[in-house]
Amino acid sequence: MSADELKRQAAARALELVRPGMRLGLGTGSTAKHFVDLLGRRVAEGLDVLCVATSEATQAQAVSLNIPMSTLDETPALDLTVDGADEIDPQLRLIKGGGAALLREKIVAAASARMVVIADDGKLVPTLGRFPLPIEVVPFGLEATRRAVATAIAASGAAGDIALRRRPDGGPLVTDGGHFILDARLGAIERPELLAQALNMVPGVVEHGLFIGLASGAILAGAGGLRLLGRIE
Ligand SMILES: O=C(CO)[C@H](O)[C@H](O)COP(=O)(O)O
Repeated sequence: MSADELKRQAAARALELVRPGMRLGLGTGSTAKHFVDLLGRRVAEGLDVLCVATSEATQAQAVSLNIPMSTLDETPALDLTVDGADEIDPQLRLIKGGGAALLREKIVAAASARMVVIADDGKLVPTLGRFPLPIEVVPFGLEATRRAVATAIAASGAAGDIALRRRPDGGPLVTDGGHFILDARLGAIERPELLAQALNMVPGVVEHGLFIGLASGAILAGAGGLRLLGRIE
């Protein structure tokens, strides 16, 4: 089975968690896209839900499927968010932001009673950090912020290169919030909580891709079937 088919299987299992009347957070990325697609089919059959998107891309997809959409200003408390992840460890700590949507993804997850992650099981790792950690920063003072981020990373005991994420045409990638992304190639993050705290203290850092204490469960699809971590129902 292809990675894409595995992602769709995980998305289909997450759809079983959706009940009529729920307020849902819709994640971003290729796995979340499957969930939104499957949700759109249920909505077309009459399912009543109200959703908040974590990116302009997901908003556009959901609107194209006639999924009723809201905002966190109108609907500040959500029942369930379903989103993908770049890495998941056994304690349900995540790296997110490969799709550059980490800021809205974290705000939406924090506004949700539950966040369930959907992914292929290749995303499950014993230690976070093989995937470069995305760090969203304001464009002003970029080099000073990059240096302060390097200092924060070193203080947490990690180390590695920090690169500005670029678009295919070479310009800096700009997030939905108008910010830049620094990708920190750390290899292994032995103390994610410490690193998260250190990054939170850096002026110019808007948010980082360490999601700690946000995911309540994960649905991981692999060749051997579905594997559930944490609380799913
Ligand atoms: O964090 C994200 C976007 O910011 C995505 O959830 C993450 O990159 C996983 O994407 P995919 O499902 O395409 O592998």
